[in-house]
Amino acid sequence: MTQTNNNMTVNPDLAMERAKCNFNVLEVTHIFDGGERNTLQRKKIEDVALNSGASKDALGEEHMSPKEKYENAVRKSCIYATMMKNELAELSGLESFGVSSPVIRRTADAFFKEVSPFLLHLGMFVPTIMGQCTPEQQSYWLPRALDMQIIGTYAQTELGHGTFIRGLETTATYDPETEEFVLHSPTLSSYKWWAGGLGKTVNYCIVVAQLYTKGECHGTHPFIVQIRDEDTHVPLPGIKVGEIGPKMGFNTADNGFLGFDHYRIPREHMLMKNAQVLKDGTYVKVARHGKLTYGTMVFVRVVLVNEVAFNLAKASTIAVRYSAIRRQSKPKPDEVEPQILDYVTQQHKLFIAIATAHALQLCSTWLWESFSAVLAQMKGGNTDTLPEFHALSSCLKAISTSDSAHLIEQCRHACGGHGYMISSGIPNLYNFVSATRTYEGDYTVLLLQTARFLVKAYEQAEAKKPLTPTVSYLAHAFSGSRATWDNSPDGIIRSFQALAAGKTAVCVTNMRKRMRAGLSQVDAWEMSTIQLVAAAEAHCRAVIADTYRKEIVRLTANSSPNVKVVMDQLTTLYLYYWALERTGDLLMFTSVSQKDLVDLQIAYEELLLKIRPNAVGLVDAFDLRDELLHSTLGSYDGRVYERLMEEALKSPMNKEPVSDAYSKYLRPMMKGKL
Ligand SMILES: CCCCC/C=C\C/C=C\C/C=C\C/C=C\CCCC(=O)SCCNC(=O)CCNC(=O)[C@H](O)C(C)(C)COP(=O)(O)OP(=O)(O)OC[C@H]1O[C@@H](n2cnc3c(N)ncnc32)[C@H](O)[C@@H]1OP(=O)(O)O
Ligand SMILES: Cc1cc2nc3c(=O)[nH]c(=O)nc-3n(C[C@H](O)[C@H](O)[C@H](O)COP(=O)(O)OP(=O)(O)OC[C@H]3O[C@@H](n4cnc5c(N)ncnc54)[C@H](O)[C@@H]3O)c2cc1C
Repeated sequence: MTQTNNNMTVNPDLAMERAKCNFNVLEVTHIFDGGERNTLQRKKIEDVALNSGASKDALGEEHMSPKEKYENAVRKSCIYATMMKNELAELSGLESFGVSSPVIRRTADAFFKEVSPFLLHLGMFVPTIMGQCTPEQQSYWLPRALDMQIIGTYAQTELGHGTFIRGLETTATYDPETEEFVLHSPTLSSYKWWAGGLGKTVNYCIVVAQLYTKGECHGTHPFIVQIRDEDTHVPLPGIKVGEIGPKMGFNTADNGFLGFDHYRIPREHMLMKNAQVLKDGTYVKVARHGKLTYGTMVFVRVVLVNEVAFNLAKASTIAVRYSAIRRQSKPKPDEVEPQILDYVTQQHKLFIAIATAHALQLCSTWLWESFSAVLAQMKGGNTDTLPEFHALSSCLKAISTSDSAHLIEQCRHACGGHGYMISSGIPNLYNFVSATRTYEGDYTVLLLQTARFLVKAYEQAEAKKPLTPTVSYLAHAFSGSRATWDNSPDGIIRSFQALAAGKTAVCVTNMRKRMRAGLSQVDAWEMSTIQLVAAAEAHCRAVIADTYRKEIVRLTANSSPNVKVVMDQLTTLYLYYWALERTGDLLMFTSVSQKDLVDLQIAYEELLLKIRPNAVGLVDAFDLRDELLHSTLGSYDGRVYERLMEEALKSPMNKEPVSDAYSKYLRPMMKGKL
């Protein structure tokens, strides 16, 4: 057992599931934590952060007014930030987790059912100071920010533009007389919109604005801007700031708007690592790559892959545990109602969610390592690997967030009516993750960035030039014959690559045809974007499948036999699932036959049955404490009905036997006196 809840009464069905699990759950936990040492350290962090009970609310967050919710979230953010500075500081330096420390994020999720108003401070303000400041600027701002003496956010998006950064309208005009920048919002659409924490919480922010000096525009650049008094928190003169109102989720994040009326900041407040404005107004470009000012976004895209894998792990834990205790229908009249987990359709909904959480977790670690390598090269002035990394992080961000949101919703479907309750935990997970598909680069927009890279790589392959590693498979696109289908895991991965190569080839052919017919390059590209998005998606699926498989083989090399078997079953399930989702494409681009696909469907169904006895063990291996799940349906002990009733009784609606609405409206209406 991975949890320490020794004396609890566990639902007998869940207890039975745990007894029949045939692999060592802890061994799998270690694999996904990056080793036993990390698991032990993570547990220590969780004990320190969660055992005091500080994460709990007296009244459920869902019963609070928006203002109460926000204030409660600030209260807990302050407790959490103080803990981070003190108790958690030393413990958080885990080896394989990198600076974003998902372990810290993990414990933070126990404090917030939605999100902390400090999320952008830690997620983007601090990383921008680290990535975009000169060493001198960093030594001034970073200690203050890390110590939470100042709280900041990242204000880039405006009412009129989010995707198209070059179209932002806020201006920062340099005045050499006073050595200041004048920030201004010339139109309504230039108002900053969306930044988390901006509405009420922060006193500083990174503002991305069009830089003008000596009458010339040099494009968007980041500035650090004080917007509220450090003592009174009152907005400073020249600043118009507020909160943007209720949203589908993120309701404790006080996302805000911000406008400037010729607001002056010192010259030194331009973040000058990649470009500088000298005292006399001369513009000096420092960076060797024009897009380095987009660095914080790239960082967060990398972090998000891990973030959504974690949230999908939560949803699948809730839905699988619930499916083990829930019994429904009577297909065999003489037998008791089966656990809904026994229905093959239910397994089809859920096991892909577990496998995807594994696949994305491993891809996120791999992506993080690639990112660290790119950063190390850039430190030495080499930006050659940046285009490939941008293409990779863009598509992985797009597909991981989109797949996770879809699968979390599927987990909700798998929980029937009870999954619709806020207390199930799933609606909050969905609301959070569905936003990740949009922010930090919309799904379609990012896949089109990857498609640009794929088309260029395809042209290089055509010219027999060398290819970078993630697209090296494109070299086989010119063999003239369809890829040979083979249902081994490696064979399926090769087929996914053939599919990505085939789709890219179709795009290139169609664009060329359109250009020959007279369309401009831009219009030919535009007309092909549906297929370009599909090609980038196929490329990303090939990358995820390949990475997942290779990483599992590597990480289980010394595992016990049963762990090897169950991990192999899950990776195979992932490959079969996506092959069956893409039968049309496989028929177009590989030699697969109808019979091969019928056989694959049968093999998939048999695999579901093999995984079934280990399903609860697999989600237990995520080792998610009840405090993190916030779920009546997914708690470790499976006391689902008791918890649902306990939560219902907490509703403020149940405080009074008769609602005031009776005497005010119902009674007069029923007595005909309205
Ligand atoms: C407690 C402690 C824990 C710490 C907490 C840690 C984590 C917390 C967890 C969660 C994460 C944190 C916060 C999450 C919460 C909310 C955050 C939301 C914040 C935001 O939501 S914040 C706004 C983000 N907003 C966007 O995300 C806008 C998207 N829009 C763009 O990003 C661009 O606008 C684009 C790319 C569409 C077009 O840009 P463009 O018009 O300038 O460029 P163009 O298309 O013309 O391309 C010219 C050439 O540049 C190359 N290129 C482009 N980008 C590049 C890059 N980045 N690197 C390298 N190359 C790049 C191209 O590939 C091409 O290359 P080539 O020419 O060779 O083909
Ligand atoms: C919860 C949340 C938190 C956020 N937090 C922050 C924050 O802290 N700071 C910040 O600066 N921003 C933040 N944002 C803003 C976010 O980054 C943007 O909303 C996001 O980048 C999408 O941009 P957009 O809203 O302009 O969408 P649009 O670009 O207007 O997208 C609308 C539609 O147009 C399509 N589209 C747009 N351009 C193209 C194209 N070139 N080709 C094909 N289709 C296209 C898109 O695919 C989409 O379907 C947040 C957003 C949300 C939802």
